Amino acid sequence: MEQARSRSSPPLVSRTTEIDEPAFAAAFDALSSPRTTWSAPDDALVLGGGAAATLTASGTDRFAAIREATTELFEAGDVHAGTEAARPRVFGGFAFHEGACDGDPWKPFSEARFVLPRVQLTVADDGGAWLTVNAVGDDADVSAVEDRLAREVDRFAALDAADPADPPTDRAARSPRPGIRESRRTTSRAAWRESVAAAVDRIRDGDLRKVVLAQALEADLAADFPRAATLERLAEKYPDCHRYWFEPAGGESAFFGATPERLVSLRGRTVETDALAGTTGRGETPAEDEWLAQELLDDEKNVHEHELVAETVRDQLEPFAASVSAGERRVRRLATVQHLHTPITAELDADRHVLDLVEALHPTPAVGGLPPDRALETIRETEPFDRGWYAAPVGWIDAAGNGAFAVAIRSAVASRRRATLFAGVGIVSDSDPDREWDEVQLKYRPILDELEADASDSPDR
Ligand SMILES: C=C(O[C@@H]1C=C(C(=O)O)C=C[C@H]1O)C(=O)O
Repeated sequence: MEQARSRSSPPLVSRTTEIDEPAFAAAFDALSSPRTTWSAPDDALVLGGGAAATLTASGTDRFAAIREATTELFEAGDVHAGTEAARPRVFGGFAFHEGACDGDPWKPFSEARFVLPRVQLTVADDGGAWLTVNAVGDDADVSAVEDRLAREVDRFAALDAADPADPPTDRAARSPRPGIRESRRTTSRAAWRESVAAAVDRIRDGDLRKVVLAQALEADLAADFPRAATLERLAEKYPDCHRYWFEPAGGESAFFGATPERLVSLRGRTVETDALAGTTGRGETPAEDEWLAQELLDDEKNVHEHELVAETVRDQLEPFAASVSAGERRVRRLATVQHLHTPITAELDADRHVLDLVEALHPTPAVGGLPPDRALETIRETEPFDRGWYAAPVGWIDAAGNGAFAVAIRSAVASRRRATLFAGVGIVSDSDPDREWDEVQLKYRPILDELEADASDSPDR
């Protein structure tokens, strides 16, 4: 019994060494499932393979359960990380709400699932690559971990090296997009008009202030989904976004995307977050882009929709904070859309775990609505599909309880020959169903562009 108890807080052994940077696709393919990739603007890229530890939870207390499990996991460690970015971190995410993973394609996903990679490649944003081997519990033997690291170093040395003369776009271009054989929408235009009209009625009746309604699009692919090439193309096209890839156990499918929306990052007592809501398209010319951006900044409906998010995020941080400050509202321009964006920072009044903030903030009215309970009820009643991890928090946690989480939008679940894409829009009192429909199609673009054989042929453009 004593032994069983000591095993429940197992030691963690982690060893890292610097290596020559391998090519992304070669490293991705060399790692075993479950694979994780995580990359944030101006931060290191992490590729994880296998699981030294897997933490899962479900239900409304899933945030608290993961917080406790990470605290226990990181309690005792023998860690030589070499570089801060290679320190042990668990990577994963949460379901949008409890029960959101009950249907397809979410069944292999858990309502909360975090992995400490068994093997991790860390590539610093200013160059330099590190290989890490982690072990927990019975495997956590220092000399066994060091031997394993030496073997992994040999294995990675044999991979194609990263080649700055062969940029990712050129490499990815040699792996064509799969093409879509057939696609199905969860929501017809008629059903959408009805749902938006019903939501607008509830808002005008004073029952709701805002609700974010989403759709899903299921696409049968004409060829195998090119996993690494897709991630490389997203990295090239969306360098300012958080890019992520999470495989559930089994590795037959993965949830991935490139999101412009940070939920929260915590380092020490410093919190950074974004209010991101209010959307317009991109222009054909720089002048048209500017015109659209200005129109967005001046548009009452979009500003109202945005301010509900910014105010709520500030209010939700208040109870934890010694100070909260919001930057100036501005336009965030992405490859496919433009958004209203307000950066928000806070200093906490006490030490906190990042999951305390994740739990307090999720779902923000950028992906849920206001009041939160009524919005959630409307979402559940209206949407004919499961959100799973779509629009939910994904990110990492370290031993100090620091972490960074993004809102998992501009995302899809992909298996070998199928992808399910998700996109939503904020509905307020003066929302027009057809304009909101068009906005949903725009928000599919980041992922759809990587699936269609020739993106310019798309009827939805
Ligand atoms: C819900 C999504 O996006 C969110 C909704 C936005 C809006 O309604 O303007 C803008 C950015 C995101 O906060 C999505 O992309 O699926």
